[in-house]
Amino acid sequence: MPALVESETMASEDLMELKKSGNGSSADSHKKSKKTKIDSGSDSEEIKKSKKKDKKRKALSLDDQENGYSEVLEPDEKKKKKKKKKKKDEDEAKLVEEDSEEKEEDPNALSNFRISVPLREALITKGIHALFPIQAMTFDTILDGSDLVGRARTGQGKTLAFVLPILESLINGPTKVSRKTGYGRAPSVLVLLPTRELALQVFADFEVYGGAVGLTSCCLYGNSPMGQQQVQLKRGVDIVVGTPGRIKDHIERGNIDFRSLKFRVLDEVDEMLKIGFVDDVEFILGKVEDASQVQTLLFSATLPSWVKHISSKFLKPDKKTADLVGDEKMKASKNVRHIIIPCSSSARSQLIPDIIRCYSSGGRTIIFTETRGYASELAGILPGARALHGEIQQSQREITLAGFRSGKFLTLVATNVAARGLDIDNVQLIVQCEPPRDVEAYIHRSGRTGRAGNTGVAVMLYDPKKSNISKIERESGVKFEHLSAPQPADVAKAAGKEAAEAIAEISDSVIPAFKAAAEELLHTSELSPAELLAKALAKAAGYSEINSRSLLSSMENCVTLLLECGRPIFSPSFAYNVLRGFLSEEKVESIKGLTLTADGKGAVFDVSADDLDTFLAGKNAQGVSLEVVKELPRLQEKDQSRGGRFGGGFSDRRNGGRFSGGRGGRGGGGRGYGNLGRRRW
Ligand SMILES: Nc1ncnc2c1ncn2[C@@H]1O[C@H](COP(=O)(O)OP(=O)(O)OP(=O)(O)O)[C@@H](O)[C@H]1O
Repeated sequence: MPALVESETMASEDLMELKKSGNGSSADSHKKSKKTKIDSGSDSEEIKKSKKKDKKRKALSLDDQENGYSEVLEPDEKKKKKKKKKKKDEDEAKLVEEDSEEKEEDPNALSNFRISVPLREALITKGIHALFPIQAMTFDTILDGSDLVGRARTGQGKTLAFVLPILESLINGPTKVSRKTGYGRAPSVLVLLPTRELALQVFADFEVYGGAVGLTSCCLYGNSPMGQQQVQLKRGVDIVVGTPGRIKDHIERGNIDFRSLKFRVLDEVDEMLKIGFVDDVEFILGKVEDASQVQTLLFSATLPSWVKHISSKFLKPDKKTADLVGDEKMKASKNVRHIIIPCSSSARSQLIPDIIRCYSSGGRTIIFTETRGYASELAGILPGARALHGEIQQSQREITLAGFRSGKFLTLVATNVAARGLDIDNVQLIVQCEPPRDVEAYIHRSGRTGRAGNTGVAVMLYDPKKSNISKIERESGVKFEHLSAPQPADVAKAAGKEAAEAIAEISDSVIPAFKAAAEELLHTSELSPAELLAKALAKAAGYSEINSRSLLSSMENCVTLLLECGRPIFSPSFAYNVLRGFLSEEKVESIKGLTLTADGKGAVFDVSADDLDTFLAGKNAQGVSLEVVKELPRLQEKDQSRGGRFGGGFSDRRNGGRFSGGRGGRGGGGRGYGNLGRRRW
């Protein structure tokens, strides 16, 4: 779905300079693009036209094959071929021209930028007819030689924002003359990325678009054969994409020479400058002898202030900044529905399949876990899921990701190794098993859906007794939808619909074989035909019974109750004491997850469905109300338990006195080079 992006809170002075520095037409276009509609290329008319053109293009390239210039040609034939080639060139130019005309009213149309014909052709073939805002905003700046820091929300096309102007600069722009060519040439471009998967993805873009203009690339990342990479470097490449560890390794072995470097790019710059990468990054960037001859570009969807501070070390003083997020409150993707659902860790594996059924719209799902072990465990439990994390062999990681991209399986369970940058088609749902340590992780994980103008859903599970979600809410600017777990009956209804559709598709040839049994059932059962059919559908959908599920912990066969007693409930111990007034100690001990409500008037907790009657029988005690909750009320958060008005915490201790309290989130704002130790994805 196209989204309207309120433009562009670029640092104002830099923006002024940017506008001055661009060429006439595109400078104008920047002015016009204050409000820019993201055209994801999904408009059906556009697609139809582009397909028509694809056919023409194919015909043209077939002509080319027919030409077979290797044979010896008679003068007449030569003339004919020449004429044919001229016509083909004219036709090609016409195609691009047509595209330009169609789009000329769009200020971000490709034709409004200094993008050469072969590159434009390659973009159009990929369904790209206009630049996205971050691309339009930075194109001239990069092409004209400035260092730049770029920020735009996830899925807004930051990769092409550096790929396109770099390629243009190398083939037509300022770096063309001094660029090294020929066998054994040293690279002109270095792009550093935090994960191997991301390096491969960006490399793929350079292959497509660089390939279209005759530039070669290679991808250097760990746990892959060194020899092959060495050969590529020896032959000479224009663009090197890779992860810091392996690139450092090549430098130390004397395989890479940065004397001809024109561009260095740090994609996901905040991640690259955290502990665990920063030493290698500094080592690599330090290998560029004359940094004044090199353009440095930094991109990310998240730029904490400590990054801005440290990154200026690598950029020239007259660097530009293009920040499409700026001071806007909402830092995460605006195309994503951000949902939170309470769930205890033991209920996750039961709940997640239902969340997928309800929210994935039949598309792909990525589930994020905090640990590698849990990613593997969960992938083992969930039907049709595979795991992706740092302990899995690189070759297997690539197979897994390729299988997920191609639709061989639809659920990927990953650690943060998949949180950044990965661009996979039709990822409809992100599930985070618990709140991540820092807000950046939330923004990047949830940004694996809702990309390039599409929409998506991000569900985060949290344990009300342990998690502090308000910190993430505050820092990301996301207003979470507080929902409770999909109830088994709702999920079953959805499954029943699917089963009914599936039945309609079954061949009539099965009827004779099953008809006798069906008639027998109708005659012997006391149920109506519709009831019997309902049972058959349940069986087809894999249901033998439907259990209840608590709203609080999402545990099956549990029910959530709300306790109120006509006055504020200040602490869990107070709630337990009220319950002791009419229940045995054994029943009070059986309560799970008692949590105070945000309004301070009540407490919610789970009880076994079998005990429900016993609990409800006691509600007549003086002033006490106890009811089954249909919708979970807002709960007090862990933070507030520390001496807040309703203090008291969420410990399960039944006797009052010692409540856990918690010490706020685990993350805390990063300082210096960030706050995480060496990555263990
Ligand atoms: N101008 C464009 N028109 C249509 N689609 C585009 C355009 N530019 C990029 N895309 C597509 O948008 C998707 C997202 O792009 P990209 O991966 O570069 O986003 P990003 O901003 O780097 O996201 P993240 O912050 O998550 O890394 C890709 O599938 C890309 O092909």
